[in-house]
Amino acid sequence: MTESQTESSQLADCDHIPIIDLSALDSRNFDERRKLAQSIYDACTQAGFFYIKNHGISEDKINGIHSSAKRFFDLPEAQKMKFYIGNSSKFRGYSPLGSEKSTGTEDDPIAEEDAVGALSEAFDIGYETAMDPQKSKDDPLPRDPYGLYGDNQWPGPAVLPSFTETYIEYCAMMLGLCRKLMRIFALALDLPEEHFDLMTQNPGVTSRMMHYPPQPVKEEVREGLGAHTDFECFTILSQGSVPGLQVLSHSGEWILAPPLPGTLVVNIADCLSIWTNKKFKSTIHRVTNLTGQERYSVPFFFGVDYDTTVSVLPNHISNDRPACKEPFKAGEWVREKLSKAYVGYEG
Ligand SMILES: O=C(O)CCC(=O)C(=O)O
Ligand SMILES: [Fe+2]
Repeated sequence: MTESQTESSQLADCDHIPIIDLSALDSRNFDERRKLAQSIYDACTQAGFFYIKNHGISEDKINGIHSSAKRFFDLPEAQKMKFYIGNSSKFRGYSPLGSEKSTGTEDDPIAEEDAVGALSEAFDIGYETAMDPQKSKDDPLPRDPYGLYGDNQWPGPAVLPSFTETYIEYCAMMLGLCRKLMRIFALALDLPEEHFDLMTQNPGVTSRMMHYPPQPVKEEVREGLGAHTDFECFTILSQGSVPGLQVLSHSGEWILAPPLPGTLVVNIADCLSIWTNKKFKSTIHRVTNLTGQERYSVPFFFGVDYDTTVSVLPNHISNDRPACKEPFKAGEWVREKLSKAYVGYEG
């Protein structure tokens, strides 16, 4: 993939991924929050990716979600297929090994007949009020013309005791962290910190557990996940201890983003990039597991309420830089992207 084919807002403008200390995220001192926002602004406009440390999620909880992922993928295939994603009209559930095919990126699409099944299996869930610290679990979900909220296919306690509780608890912690990050992004964009608060009441959140087995044939490398950008506002990724994630740079090099102890990885996704008229990069990335070990990861994708209109911020529009896109509904965008991501299955 070369730069001439690919928009520069999808390519990292650096040769490494910065590490950002989030200690000031809860600071009462505005200047400290402002300073943090500035370093986040730099990372979002250069790499579109950054590691976070001192993020407040304990090592214990992170290890817990990774062992839950391993327990799920260790189930017999027939058992996992009871939660098959094809049973869901909302892209929730289990995708077996090789069933997800890369469609490439907008600027560099891969034809359906050329797409190769990825060397990974996944279990996907979406937002429900039980995972939202601001809601009680019986609160109703909002009106949803996009058909995306709810209907997770949880394996019950007879199949995997405590799995659902562990994943819901993990999502609750992530949701809290994401709402705080959204405030820092607002500050980074010279907006009031609470700018996005009313747009994240029932946020368009999805998460997935991923399993990337080792390469079955040494000489023949298969991608675990093809080159793509994420669709929502941003992603927080817990990638365990086995490397595999790569980020595409301007020079056409794939920058490695290996796991660093005590950190999570954040990357900007399409909606926030569009909001900023592509000033924030929604950077292309992929996964290839060359380690000979089993790799597990748990991305958490954070978006605004599906009914939110995403519209380029006026202070990012100028004569030289007209709006990159007409306003659109977040749910419409996410549904369209998801239905392309799962070739042969449109939800
Ligand atoms: O597994 C990883 O490291 C990244 C996964 C990812 O990019 C995705 O699921 O969108
Ligand atoms: Fe991704």
